[in-house]
Amino acid sequence: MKAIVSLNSGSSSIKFAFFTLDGAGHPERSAGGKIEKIGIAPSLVARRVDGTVLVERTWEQGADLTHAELLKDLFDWAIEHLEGREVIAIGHRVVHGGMRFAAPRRVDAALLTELDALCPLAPLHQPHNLAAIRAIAALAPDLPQIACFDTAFHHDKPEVAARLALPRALHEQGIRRYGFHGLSYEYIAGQLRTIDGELAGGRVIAAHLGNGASLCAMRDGKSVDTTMGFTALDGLMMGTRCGTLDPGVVLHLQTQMGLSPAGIDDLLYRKSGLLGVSGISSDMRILTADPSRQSQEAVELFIWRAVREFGALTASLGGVDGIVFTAGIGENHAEIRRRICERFDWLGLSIDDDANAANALCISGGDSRVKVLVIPTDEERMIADHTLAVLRSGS
Ligand SMILES: Nc1ncnc2c1ncn2[C@@H]1O[C@H](COP(=O)(O)OP(=O)(O)O)[C@@H](O)[C@H]1O
Ligand SMILES: CC(=O)OP(=O)(O)O
Ligand SMILES: [Mg+2]
Repeated sequence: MKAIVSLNSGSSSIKFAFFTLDGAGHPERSAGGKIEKIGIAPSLVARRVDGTVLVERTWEQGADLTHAELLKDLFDWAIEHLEGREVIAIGHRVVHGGMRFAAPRRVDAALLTELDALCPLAPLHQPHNLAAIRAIAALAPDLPQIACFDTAFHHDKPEVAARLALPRALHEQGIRRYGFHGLSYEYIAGQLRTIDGELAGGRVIAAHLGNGASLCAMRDGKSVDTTMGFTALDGLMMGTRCGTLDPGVVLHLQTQMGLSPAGIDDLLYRKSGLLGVSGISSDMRILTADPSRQSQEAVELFIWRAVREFGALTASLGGVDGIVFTAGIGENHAEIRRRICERFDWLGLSIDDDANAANALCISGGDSRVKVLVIPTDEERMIADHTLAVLRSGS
């Protein structure tokens, strides 16, 4: 039986899923899991689709292990687990595709070199995405690897949503708003078409609220605006990222406070957001459970910023018919959804508290003028679908 592996390598985690091709050639998920806390105390859990645990392990070397070393162990385990199945390709989430890559494509040396150049624009993700591709190429040089770009879904958004108010030449050089979480939004758009075709054809704001967080305004299932821009720093407040920031702050940090470019990069990507404001954690569950003033201020700021951006995208769309919550916070954190939605009663939006507490598919109240849905995202499934499509196209 043939199989495809999807890999989603992040700054501190590697998510993966195995898909086997059924009789009709459709990829069916057989198992999935993640290695998390890379660089601190890595641990691996993988489960079959029925939820039973396939493997659970930690590593004695702990914090010293690199992504590449962990991938090698994952690869060894996967070969055992997939015994009897022929892995025909590995698909990867690659966060930044830049100006040129608007569709998934097979990786070769020239593509890797071009993608290397985008690492400074996605320092938490791109280096790890590419390291995973290289680690696997070293282990299995003939195995096709397919890069699936997080920016691709937003590629055809209107020009006005792509332009920064900077001199024109910079736009031509690629300094423009790209948008991210595209694999997640593409999956949500597809799910919405089967769940509620009429809403899918309308004005929808999808909220990917995880460790990285963004909103996407969709009209008829296509991205027309999004909160992330040139990099995945823009827009909402995130776990450790600042979101939208007066560029004057960056100038001040550099010229008045003497921070180096690397120091500013570290501050904005790794030490800000929920972690920076609370001083306690980047994890929303921990903060909402902690009554300290710092934690509560961080949560309130996250909500206030999300509400502002929801308002902006509502205006961008000329109104909103539906909202979809997804990702770690969006799928699971009822309190955050409720506190965001409460601020939209002026839009005629209401939620059903019981449905919200149960993370139900539809959480809007019966009289709500805006439908509110909770749809679990599946970036790995999207990667598998794209990977198969690229293989079949022979490109
Ligand atoms: N069951 C849960 N209940 C509430 N919040 C959750 C739950 N699971 C995850 N989260 C929150 O989701 C965030 C991580 O989101 P996730 O999408 O897993 O991140 P990543 O971008 O790393 O994939 C954290 O803030 C975490 O607290
Ligand atoms: C683009 C981005 O922020 O991704 P993640 O949510 O995986 O950090
Ligand atoms: Mg994520």
